Amino acid sequence: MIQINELTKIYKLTKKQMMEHKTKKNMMKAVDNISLTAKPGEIYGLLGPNGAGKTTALRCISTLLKPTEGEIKVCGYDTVKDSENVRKKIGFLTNEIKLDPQFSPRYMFDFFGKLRGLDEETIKQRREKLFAYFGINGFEDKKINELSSGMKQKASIAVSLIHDPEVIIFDEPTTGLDIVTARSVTDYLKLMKDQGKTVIISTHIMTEAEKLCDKIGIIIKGQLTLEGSLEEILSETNTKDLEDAFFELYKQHNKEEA
Ligand SMILES: Nc1ncnc2c1ncn2[C@@H]1O[C@H](COP(=O)(O)OP(=O)(O)OP(=O)(O)O)[C@@H](O)[C@H]1O
Repeated sequence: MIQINELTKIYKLTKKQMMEHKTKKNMMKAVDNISLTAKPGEIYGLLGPNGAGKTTALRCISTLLKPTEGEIKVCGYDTVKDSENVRKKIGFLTNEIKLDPQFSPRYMFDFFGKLRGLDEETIKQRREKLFAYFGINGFEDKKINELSSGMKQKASIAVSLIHDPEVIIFDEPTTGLDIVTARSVTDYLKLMKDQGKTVIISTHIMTEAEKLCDKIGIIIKGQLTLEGSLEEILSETNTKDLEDAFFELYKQHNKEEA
């Protein structure tokens, strides 16, 4: 279970970042007072355009960033006060954390298994299962920098799932993957959901959110503008698909801001 209560994250901007953002303010509110709950046996999708705040929210859940305001609980543990217990519960995938190019998927997997305190037999069993599922067998001893980007992503996913986590936090897990590989990832997430795990992902792929997510939260400029099942979102926005719903909300949001 993930419970986010009035989460706000403000970044302090450097002069260079102020220029990039074309702003005179040295603060950037990346996440603005978001509350949401993702339950066991549910896939929650955070959907939003570039820079909406999805990665920031997921990094706060995973204890990588501290909220500026608000609190987050993962399996009942506070991400600030009880971050160690949170880290034990989660499998976290984010795009800018890369596997070391010099090592092989097997080496990385075993290394992170030991770091997680798993015994050798458990590591071996998990490795065989996950490498077989994601088609990493045959590539397990190649250097990471010799692998295709899809294979790298699959290796990162396998490593993040090494300890069979109760809560899965995946930032854009299928970005850059071909449809076959992307399907193996989304099918695995469904499998995890069926096992009662809590899954939260970020995506800007509308069809992925439509097909995969039990609940969708649409985030625009740091704010959770609408949340619900696909049916609820379509009915609320009076639209026929998620793309139309998204544009409707985007238009409304920009009108309100103007
Ligand atoms: N470390 C940082 N310092 C300053 N600003 C940041 C930092 N990280 C992110 N931002 C800014 O915060 C806002 C939200 O970024 P974030 O990466 O959370 O969005 P996102 O929805 O994940 O976008 P994308 O889909 O492009 O990955 C953006 O305006 C971004 O430029």
